[in-house]
This record gives sequence, structure tokens and C-alpha cells, in this order.
Amino acid sequence: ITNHMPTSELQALDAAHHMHPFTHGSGLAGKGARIITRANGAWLTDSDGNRILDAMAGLWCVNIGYGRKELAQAAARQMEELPYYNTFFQTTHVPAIALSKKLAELAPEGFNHTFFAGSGSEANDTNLRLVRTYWAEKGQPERNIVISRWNAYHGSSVGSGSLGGMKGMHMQGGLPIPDIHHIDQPNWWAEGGDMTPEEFGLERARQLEAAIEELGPERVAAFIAEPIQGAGGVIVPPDTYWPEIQRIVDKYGILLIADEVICGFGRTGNWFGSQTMNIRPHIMTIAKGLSSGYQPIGGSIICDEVAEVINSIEFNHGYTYSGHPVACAVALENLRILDEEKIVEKVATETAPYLKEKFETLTDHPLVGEAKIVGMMGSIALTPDKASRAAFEAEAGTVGFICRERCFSNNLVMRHVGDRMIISPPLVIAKDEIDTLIERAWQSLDECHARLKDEGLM
Ligand SMILES: Cc1ncc(COP(=O)(O)O)c(CNc2cccc(C(=O)O)c2)c1O
Repeated sequence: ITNHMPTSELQALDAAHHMHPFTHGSGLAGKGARIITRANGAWLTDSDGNRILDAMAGLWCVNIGYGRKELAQAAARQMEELPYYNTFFQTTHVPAIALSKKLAELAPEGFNHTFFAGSGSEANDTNLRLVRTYWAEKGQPERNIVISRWNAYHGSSVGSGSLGGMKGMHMQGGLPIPDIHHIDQPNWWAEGGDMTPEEFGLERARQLEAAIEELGPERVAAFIAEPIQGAGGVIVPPDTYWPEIQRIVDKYGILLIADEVICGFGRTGNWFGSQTMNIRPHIMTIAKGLSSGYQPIGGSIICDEVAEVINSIEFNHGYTYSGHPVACAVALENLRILDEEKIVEKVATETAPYLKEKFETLTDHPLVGEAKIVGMMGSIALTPDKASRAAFEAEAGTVGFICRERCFSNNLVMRHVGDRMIISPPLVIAKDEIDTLIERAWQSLDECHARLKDEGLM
């Protein structure tokens, strides 16, 4: 089985043997999966030779772009030298040491320790057990509730899927597990009603204080949140939201977990989204941009105060691939490139401002209500009526799906979440590629609009 086989044969084999995440399997089998064969920079190539502009950087993760041979060489070198050894049982190895040191240098002041995992989900499972173990060691074992938001995404394991607030996930498999409490999300466009964004931001943040009081302050271990919700639709909170959350976290002395799986490593124009949103977490979840997706790796960067407590006991937790040497070596090379090529600075000073200016012109399109973008993660809200911020009559996601299909047919990858369209391109996307992105987005919106009118959907 190779890239050179006919697409139809590859699709048939895929349908016969491969189960895809978050996919209606038989539906996909009927139409055949798109087979991506190669990629370079911000561009994908599929098995039919189409060149596709990947405005999603894979799954929000290929921050340095595709095709960086330095990472392949780092992987090969490490595989030849030490393809695997574990970090259990009093052992370690140079890649884990070097990567954890690099992360301590890049992280904000006071973050000097990392616990590695194989993914963001595994890292959030670590965090759930970390914060509960921390409080138990502080003599408060009843402090085991973690508060999160509806429509947050923290992963797809039992623990991280419970921390997340995706009701469609909870309905399958009996989630959430006990002692995880959800409050509403700061999604002003969809849920703000007649409130100003500023009033709404305060109202939603104050739900955290109400929840803590309702549950009992002595029961609450932590609050987990993405600085900016990603998979929930790139929901940028009103400016009043995070300062109020921070005040409440400080007031009750609970731990703050910032889930930086998407926001981390330059996505928002700083190394971490916590810096962009001016929040002070105790733990930061990392994955995705940590290795630019070239290797599966995740982790938790832990502040000194929490690390000191956890290091004072045997923390009975960890994974076979915690600190996998090849994954660590590739992640280290990825961070070296991000750092030495000043990619985060270029995003902040050159390409993100350019992208923002061009992206916001999409609000001139009749289908587009609001455009929100921070750094290199943005979304537009599709609506039949901008003034009222109305939802479409069709089931949520119907229009988003049509628009997503139009994008694909125009060789542009955008993601839809409900009826919001999302971009999260490689951080190295060039200005002329941004122009192409906007042109193809506009064309796809026009085609989607025409289809909606033809089908009487608006
Ligand atoms: C904020 C956040 N936290 C944790 C995870 C879980 O990471 P892993 O997948 O590596 O276990 C994520 C992952 N985010 C994610 C994963 C898959 C698809 C999409 C999408 O938007 O379609 C988003 C994420 O976005």
C-alpha cells in the first residue's frame, strides 16, 4: 500500500479497516476519505495531486509548518542513538532533560517543572490527579472538585472528556465522572442576548464565584480553562472576563489550570495564551505546537509551589511514553526553530496584524456576523441576520458543514464548529498565502450563500 495507489483503492482499504475519530464511519466509507499524501509549509497535497492551503495547521498544531527536515533528522538521530527508554524507576535520558529545561526557559517566571504525557488528553488527566493529590498533601483531601466550562474542550479520555464541556461527548460512555462541575462559557455572540460584551463577560465570570459558594469553597480544587476556547469555536472572551476570573481564583485560593494545548507556542502572538490574556495559572497543559504535531507529545508545566508538593511524595502516575526520547528530541528541535527564527515575534509584529486586517474584511460578507481573531487563531460567525445575531433555522452546524465543504472544494481547509468557521494556520504562513486564504474563504462563503438561497435555507 503506497501513496501511488489509485485513490479509490486506498479509500476502500481505509473504509474496510480504519476507524476515524469523531466520524460517522459508514457515512465516510460511502464517500471515501480524502487521502493526504505530502505537505510543505502551509500546503497539503492529496492523492489526486490537489494542493490545499491548510488554514487549520493540521489540527491547530503544525506551528512551524510542514516539511522542516531538521525535525526528521532529529528523530532519525535519536532513533539510532536511543529509540526508547522510560523515565520510571530512577532513570532518565538527555532528550527529556533538555526539553524540560528548554520549557523552563520559555515558560513564565516560576514554572520550572514539566510532567510529560503522550497527548493533551493524557496531560489533562495528569492535571486532574495532580490538583487532587496536591490538596490531599496539604491536608485538604475533600478539595477534589474541578470546575470547567460547557463547550470547553480538554481532550477525549474519560477524565479529560469529563473536564471538557462537550455534551455530545458526555452522552456517549457515561461522562462526566463525579466531582467535575461545569459553568457557562463566555460566548457573547451566541449567548449574550441584550447584554453588552462587557456586562456579559462579568456575568459569566461570576458564575465561577457562585459555583464555588454553591459547592462549598472547601470542596473546590481548581478551575480549568483555555485562555481562548479553541475547539468550542474560537470563543474570545470579553475583556472583562479573565480579570474577574483571576480575582475569584485569588480570592478562594483555588488552583488555575490554563489549557494551552492550542494557545501555546505562539498561537496567540505570545509563547503562551496565558500571557496574552494576562492570567496567572498554576499549571499549563501543553501538546500540539510543542512538537508542531511531528511527534505525539503533551505535558503539564507546573509552577514551583505545586511541583514542590508533588515532588515531596511518590506521585503514583505516569505513562509508558511520558518523555519519549524521540518525541522529546523532535519537540526540542521544534522549539529551537520557533525560538531561533523568532517565529513568535514575527507573528506578533508582522503576520498576525496583517491576517487580522484581512480576516476582519470578511464581516463585509452578507453571511458573516462577527470576526474574532487573536494572533493566529480566529473565527467568523455565520448568521442569516447580523443585527439580531440570529441562528439559522437549519440545525446548528448544517450551514457550517456546507461552508466547510465549499472550502475543501476550493482547496482551502477551514474548520467549522456549529455555524462558526475557524482558522488556525501554520505560524509561518506568508502574507501572499494569507491573501489566498481570504480570497478562497470569500469564494466559499459566496458559494455557500448561493446554495443556502437555492435550498431555501435562508
Ligand atoms: C484545549 C485542548 N486541550 C486538550 C486537547 C486534547 O489533546 P489531544 O487531542 O492531543 O489528546 C485539545 C485537542 N484539540 C482538538 C483535538 C482534535 C480535534 C480538534 C478540533 O477542533 O477538531 C481539537 C485541545 O484543543
